Amino acid sequence: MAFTATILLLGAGELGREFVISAKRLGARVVACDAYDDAPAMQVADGREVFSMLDGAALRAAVEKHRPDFIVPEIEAIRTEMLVELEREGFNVVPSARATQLTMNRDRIRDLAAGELGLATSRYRYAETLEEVRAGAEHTGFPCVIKPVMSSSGKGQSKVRDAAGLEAAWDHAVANMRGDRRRVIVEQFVDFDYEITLLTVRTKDGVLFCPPIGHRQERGDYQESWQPAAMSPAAIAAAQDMARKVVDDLGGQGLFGVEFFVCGDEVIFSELSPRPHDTGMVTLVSQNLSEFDLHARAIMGLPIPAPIRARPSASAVILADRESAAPAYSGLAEALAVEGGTVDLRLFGKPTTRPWRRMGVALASAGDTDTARRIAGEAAGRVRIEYG
Ligand SMILES: Nc1ncnc2c1ncn2[C@@H]1O[C@H](COP(=O)(O)OP(=O)(O)OP(=O)(O)O)[C@@H](O)[C@H]1O
Ligand SMILES: NCC(=O)N[C@@H]1O[C@H](COP(=O)([O-])[O-])[C@@H](O)[C@H]1O
Ligand SMILES: [Mg+2]
Repeated sequence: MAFTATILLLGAGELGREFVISAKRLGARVVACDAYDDAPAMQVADGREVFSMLDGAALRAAVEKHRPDFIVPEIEAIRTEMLVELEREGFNVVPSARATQLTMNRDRIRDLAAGELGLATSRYRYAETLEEVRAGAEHTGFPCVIKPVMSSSGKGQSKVRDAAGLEAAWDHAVANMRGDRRRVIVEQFVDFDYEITLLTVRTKDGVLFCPPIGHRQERGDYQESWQPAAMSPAAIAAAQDMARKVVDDLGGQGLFGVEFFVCGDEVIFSELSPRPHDTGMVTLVSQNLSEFDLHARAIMGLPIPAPIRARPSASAVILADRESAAPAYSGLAEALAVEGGTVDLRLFGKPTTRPWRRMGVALASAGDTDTARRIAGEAAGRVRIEYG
């Protein structure tokens, strides 16, 4: 059978799973890779490879075996030096090997955004010892947020109220950092009114924006998101301007999730993902083309009709609370019976659970985002994980 493209997906979680579905609808063949078997995206892909993507040799072997038209990173923890090498040899890394390298390291993307591009960010310092953490906190003031430079979904992150809390925060960051760099960023805590993800699509013809997505985070991890987020025209324009600057600098084609904190009309850049964003799962019901469809189209150079619109919708996460193998689910009928709008579910099919692991999301569309948030939250709460 002839395929429109072969895609090697590096990371096979819930975001990858939806991307596989979008890409396959456009005729692509997708091979999903992750460090464990039966990952969510593998269950719907054409092929799978199980290896650690931090292992450069294994990564190269998978690329040489499948000779993909597109290498599509789905997680941050990848041996990105190998992606740079493969790109030099002519492979197409989405959106670009440089984008994956810079965004995997908080210090590198911060240096680019705040330093070279002059975007507004929180005050920050990097630190490699407890002494440097103390000096960093003196620069930022309290409260501050301490995060490993390499981590995602809030891992190793803490908010520190006073000097007495710095040592515990440093220890927590070191214990939960990914990779081998004992380095953290100490950031001024921004007491924002709200925070958003601005999904930004870089196509061969230019840059497009989705309506802003509001979200609420706990422990540095997303709990619920909604779209469109109410935002002043001045704040939207400022966010779009900053997002355009970063994605144009990073280059390539694809969808990016650009995160901002908003205080009145003041917009502060936080970080970005050069790939679909977890808070963007709401677009599965809010937009006619989801963030996964948009990523697939942008990568494959296919047209995207503008403007991209969203009907009021929300997502709410379904989290595990303990370790277990072979989880099962109940309460689906009750969840889908929540009234006030249209409710849907995505259960990711992850083979095991652990405390706080995201196992699914409830999605809802309604007359307004407040109602959508309420019913998505109610539906998520009705799904029960059976730990066996
Ligand atoms: N300086 C800050 N001031 C206030 N809140 C912050 C700050 N930094 C992070 N947060 C909160 O923690 C959340 C997670 O932070 P951040 O996005 O930097 O972490 P992450 O681990 O990269 O998460 P993800 O991979 O899910 O995007 C933010 O969305 C925000 O709610
Ligand atoms: N904030 C990044 C994010 O949401 N990434 C998503 O979570 C998966 C890992 O989940 P797991 O830790 O449960 O395996 C990733 O593969 C990706 O889909
Ligand atoms: Mg983030």
